[in-house]
Amino acid sequence: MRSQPIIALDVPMLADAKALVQRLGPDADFYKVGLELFTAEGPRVVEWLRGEGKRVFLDLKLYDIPNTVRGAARSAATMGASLLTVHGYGGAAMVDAAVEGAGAETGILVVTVLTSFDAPSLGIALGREAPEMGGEVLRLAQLADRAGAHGIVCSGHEVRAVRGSYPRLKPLVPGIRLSGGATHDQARVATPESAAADGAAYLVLGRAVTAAPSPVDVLREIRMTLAAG
Ligand SMILES: O=C(O)c1cc(=O)[nH]c(=O)n1[C@@H]1O[C@H](COP(=O)(O)O)[C@@H](O)[C@H]1O
Repeated sequence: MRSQPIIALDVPMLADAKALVQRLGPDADFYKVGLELFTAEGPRVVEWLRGEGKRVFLDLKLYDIPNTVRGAARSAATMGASLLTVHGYGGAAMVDAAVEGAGAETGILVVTVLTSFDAPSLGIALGREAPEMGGEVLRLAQLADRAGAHGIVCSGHEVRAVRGSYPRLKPLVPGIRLSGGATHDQARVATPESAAADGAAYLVLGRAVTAAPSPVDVLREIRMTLAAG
């Protein structure tokens, strides 16, 4: 199965998002709206993208009591988001509520371990010995599978194992970097080719594309490699 690229609109304002979307034109049809842009502009960003015929991944990484998350997932579905993230660390009842609230048209993606963590920093955040990263991601993937979620978010390092153990789940892989590219604040990165070969259903393309001198050229190059793979 081919990986679908999703462009991360990590920009402050709707005007910046519009400029990037217009720059990429028909080469990009799936966009991620995350915390920065959604906090500034709210649902009108999603409405504008939908009006342009684009699909929207609403990356809000929800983490709250089940009733609140159920309601937020319902709101995301009403807005027309195709995908919505919730944290696996919110637990089974919260993920179940998200899936229920999202309904049939909006896929819930369960965030396992953020790609900015390596094992030691995750151990410190959890207040216990550094967990084995692969095992921790699989534990959260199992929770996603049991809840009937659409997929999970993990790094390119774990995607093959997730595909092997939970073939129904669609993995979304952020932390995508071209070989030799700057990693910024990401600890677990992968190239588009390797993440796709290991079974990513979706690739989040952030700074590797959006901070390039010509985003459209980089995106076309990535699309070509994915099509050849
Ligand atoms: O859910 C996400 O999309 C996500 C999960 C994760 O574990 N790590 C991660 O980087 N992301 C998002 O993916 C994008 C990565 O951006 P770059 O680091 O610029 O490629 C950002 O918008 C993050 O919010």
